[in-house]
Amino acid sequence: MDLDPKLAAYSTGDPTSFAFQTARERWPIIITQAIDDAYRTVGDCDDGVKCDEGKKIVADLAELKYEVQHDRALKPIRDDGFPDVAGYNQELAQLGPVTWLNAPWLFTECYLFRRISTSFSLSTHWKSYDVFARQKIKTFRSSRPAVLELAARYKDLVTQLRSASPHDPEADKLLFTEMCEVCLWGNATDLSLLTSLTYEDIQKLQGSEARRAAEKNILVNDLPAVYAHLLAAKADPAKARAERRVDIVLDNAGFELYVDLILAGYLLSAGLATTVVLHPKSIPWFVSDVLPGDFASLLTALADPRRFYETPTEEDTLQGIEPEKLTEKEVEELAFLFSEWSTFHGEGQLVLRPNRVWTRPGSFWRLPEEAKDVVDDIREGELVVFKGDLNYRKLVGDVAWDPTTPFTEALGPLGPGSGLNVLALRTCKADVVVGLQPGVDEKLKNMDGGGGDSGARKWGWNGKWAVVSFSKGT
Ligand SMILES: O=P(O)(O)OC[C@@]1(O)O[C@H](CO)[C@@H](O)[C@@H]1O
Ligand SMILES: [Mg+2]
Ligand SMILES: [Mn+2]
Repeated sequence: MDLDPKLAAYSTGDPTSFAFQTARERWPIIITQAIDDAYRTVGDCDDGVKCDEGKKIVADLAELKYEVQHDRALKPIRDDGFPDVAGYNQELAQLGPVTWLNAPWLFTECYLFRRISTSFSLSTHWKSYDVFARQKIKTFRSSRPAVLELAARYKDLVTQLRSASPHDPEADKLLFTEMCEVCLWGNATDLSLLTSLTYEDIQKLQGSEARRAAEKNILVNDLPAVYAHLLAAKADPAKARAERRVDIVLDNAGFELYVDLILAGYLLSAGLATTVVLHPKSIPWFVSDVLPGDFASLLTALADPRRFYETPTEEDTLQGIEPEKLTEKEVEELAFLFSEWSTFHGEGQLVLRPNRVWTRPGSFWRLPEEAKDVVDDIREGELVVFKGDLNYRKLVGDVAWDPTTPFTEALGPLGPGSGLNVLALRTCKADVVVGLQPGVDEKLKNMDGGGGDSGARKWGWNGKWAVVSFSKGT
């Protein structure tokens, strides 16, 4: 099996690809935000050595930004002692001389974040510093209305699931669909894209009425097959006393991690899984992706919601905003979540399993050859859920497939026969898409701003449309 699909990879040099404006507009903004964050921390620090290191990091990031904006050649990544650098530098050597604004999108975007991480990993006092942490917490705080709405919903449904009242199979199926859609649309709140959205814009993306309206925006919806698959595993006598595991390869922190935990907690409470394994990243990644520390921060916020939501932030103080108080009911519902999730975690039913394989540059077609241990591990489960756009791009190889290509085909070695039951929950934020019915791509391109006959699949760039694609491994 080819290590990657042999089709044209999307390139930052292609004006019809989202890569083109991503490299020219969004990467410089992302690096500038990182510079601002590091500079602010330098300003606050009182340890001379740490300050000096911070100034060097700011200089590193400024040099990186200059390289990107002036289309310089990609340089080998400095060896920071982690084995994945060799892979990055081998692939860079194979690409030959390549510059930022004319390079394969998937490789170069991963290279960007892996390169940023060496400025910190090669330091003494900034090794575990997450330059995107401030933004993650800020977005989670801005998601307060949807966080509270979902906390109330979650407490009700778990209480109902636990009550002895007879279950209506249709209602159970609807609940599964609702929980998966909550988890899917949490991906729309994507920091790395939200370089310009306001607090109100973020909230509009997240409420339950937004989700109902978005139902028609799910272009592929394999949830019925996924539910049947999990229900069959639950009913299988051979699995009655065995572990039934669901893995979630995570995407973004903050609100998206919150909805991932809502899904995980629901699966465990409904008996559709006995264990949920979460796969976070090991380095700050694509601005908003989950690090193990983000899981701890989220639980800490839920453990003391009044402190998290009622303490004015620096911005609040500057604007003279006094955060609204939480009601007793809201505090109680958040406390319920905290108790549920920390108990699941404490009892080993909710497991965090970071691995550097998730921050490598290539498509997941490479996993069976390059990370057999990881594939063998996730094959243990009944289902492996891949969240978000970048994971989808890696699953199908970030290449210019015909959009009607079956998802099972685009998965290559992770498709049927791999033993992996793969579910992609993805809001579209890039060019690549597969599994569409004939005519859908053309219809969406012809909508206002859809890209028309320019060759650019613009409708796929803003997180408004989604695919929920399933492939059975057996
Ligand atoms: O994986 P996520 O968080 O849903 O999205 C990642 C992303 O923001 O980064 C890339 C463009 O910079 C695209 O894959 C996508 O827009
Ligand atoms: Mg995302
Ligand atoms: Mn992400």
